[in-house]
Amino acid sequence: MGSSWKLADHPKLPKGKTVAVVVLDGWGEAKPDQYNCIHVAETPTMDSLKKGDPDKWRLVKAHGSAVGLPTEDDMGNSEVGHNALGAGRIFAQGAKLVDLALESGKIYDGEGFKYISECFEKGTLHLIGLLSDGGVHSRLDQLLLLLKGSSERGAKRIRVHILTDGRDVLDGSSVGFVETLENYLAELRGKGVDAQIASGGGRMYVTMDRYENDWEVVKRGWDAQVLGEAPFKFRNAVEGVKQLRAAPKASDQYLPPFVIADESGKPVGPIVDGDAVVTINFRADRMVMVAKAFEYEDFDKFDRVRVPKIRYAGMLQYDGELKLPSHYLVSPPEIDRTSGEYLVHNGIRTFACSETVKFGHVTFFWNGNRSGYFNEELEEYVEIPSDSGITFNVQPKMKALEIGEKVRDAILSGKFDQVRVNIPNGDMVGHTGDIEATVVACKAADEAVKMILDAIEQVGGIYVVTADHGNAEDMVKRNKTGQPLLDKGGKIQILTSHTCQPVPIAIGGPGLAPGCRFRRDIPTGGLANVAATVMNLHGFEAPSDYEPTLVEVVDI
Ligand SMILES: O=C(O)[C@@H](CO)OP(=O)(O)O
Ligand SMILES: [Mn+2]
Ligand SMILES: [Mn+2]
Repeated sequence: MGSSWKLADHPKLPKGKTVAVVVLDGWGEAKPDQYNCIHVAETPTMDSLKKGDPDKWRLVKAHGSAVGLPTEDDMGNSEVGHNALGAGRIFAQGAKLVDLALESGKIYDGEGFKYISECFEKGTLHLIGLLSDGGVHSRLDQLLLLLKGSSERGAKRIRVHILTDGRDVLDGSSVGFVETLENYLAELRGKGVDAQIASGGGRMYVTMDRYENDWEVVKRGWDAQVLGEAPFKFRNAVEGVKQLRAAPKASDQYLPPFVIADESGKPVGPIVDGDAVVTINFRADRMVMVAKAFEYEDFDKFDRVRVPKIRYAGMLQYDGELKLPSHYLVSPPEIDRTSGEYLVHNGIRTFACSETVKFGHVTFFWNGNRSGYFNEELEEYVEIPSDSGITFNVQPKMKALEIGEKVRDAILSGKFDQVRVNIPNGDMVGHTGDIEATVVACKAADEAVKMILDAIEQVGGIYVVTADHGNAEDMVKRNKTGQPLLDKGGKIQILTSHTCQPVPIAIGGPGLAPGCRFRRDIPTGGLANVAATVMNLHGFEAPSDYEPTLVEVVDI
């Protein structure tokens, strides 16, 4: 081991305890009311942890600048949350880096833009991505700036392939976003640029799958975007989205794929040889699969039918280890020296586990957007297959029990020093906007936590229970004074997105040294403070440039 990886011994905390690091996805702290599903649900385990306030339970920030996002209005999300938890430092995240590159114009001087602009003379520029101002995966204002900048730099024919949101923003808001985009494209057409929307579909049904849960999702996108084939054809995207939304139970997240066709019924924008393609999302997880479909010569996940010879770039590079994609407009944050890598270098045997939809959160995101192991001999990552092809309100318990069992077994096996887990229910079911199902989800998550804490109790270990951002604790859109907002029909406006609420963190277990408690001098602590905390609980000091630990040891 290079000496730079060696962590100093903690002066007071012992080594050799099994530490369970539990991340409840989408589990914030908010006022108790009927729209707070965590409050409504039976959650005896999490409730009992709260009784440790303030020595063993506290709140930490999980949104805005605390996790490297551009503004304090930016809600947290899994990528930035798990990056901060794993890296122990705050990095300017994709959203901010893209803002800076667009603002300064540096994006147009980079290798990625030069690479795609070679196609502008003869080919079409295709922009594919999530259309909203949610700021989790992409932002509409960035798309508009890129359209402007590209057209000013020679793009003569532009096609936009939209993915409607309703998950980071209110369901139903897609129509407004499509209108805004259409208006801007009309402006560009006024300036002589042939710019149009070419295809679309809902983000959860078209293109934006993650961690290979369901390749059919990516295939539907490929068929519409590349082949120009979809079950629905419209002349106009605004009318199309309105029409699709009129179907019973339709939602922005799950709109079926459609293409825009001309008067003769021909799709206006399939992707063909000589074109340039940019995926405009800055966030990695839901772009990796489509990036593989565009970039890999050997590809067997679905029949691509026709593989056009294109120049493809991501807004960012989505996977640093796979170097995917090889061309990108903005360099991603360089998240190096993560706590996982340090701990493995210091002999900590690590087990990480979740179900498919969150598996990469405790591996890929945790390790700084890097896939694979640091050390195969010391690490084991276990993925429990998620249900696919359903919305998670149908199965709100998801695989919480299975995750709990796997993690329990890993703890009891004695083979690991750290066991790291993500329990997805609060988030995945919270995103469906189904309040009843989310209550069931929160109860299931609490039961999984109990299984893990019971196992820690048996082996004399330590637990750290926290969350990556809020979601299930607030299921309704509110006005400035906190009152639920009503829509035109007098119904409450359901909030499907994450929140800006702080999240809890609790420590405990029989292995926690007497006198170890939360410090009182870091009131503004955030998720990035957790890595140093966990290192301490393993008996190590954290590197000096990590955000400070949340714990101290007092004489008792
Ligand atoms: O589903 C997702 O992609 C995001 C919301 O856009 O949720 P999370 O950050 O919890 O993964
Ligand atoms: Mn999350
Ligand atoms: Mn989420």
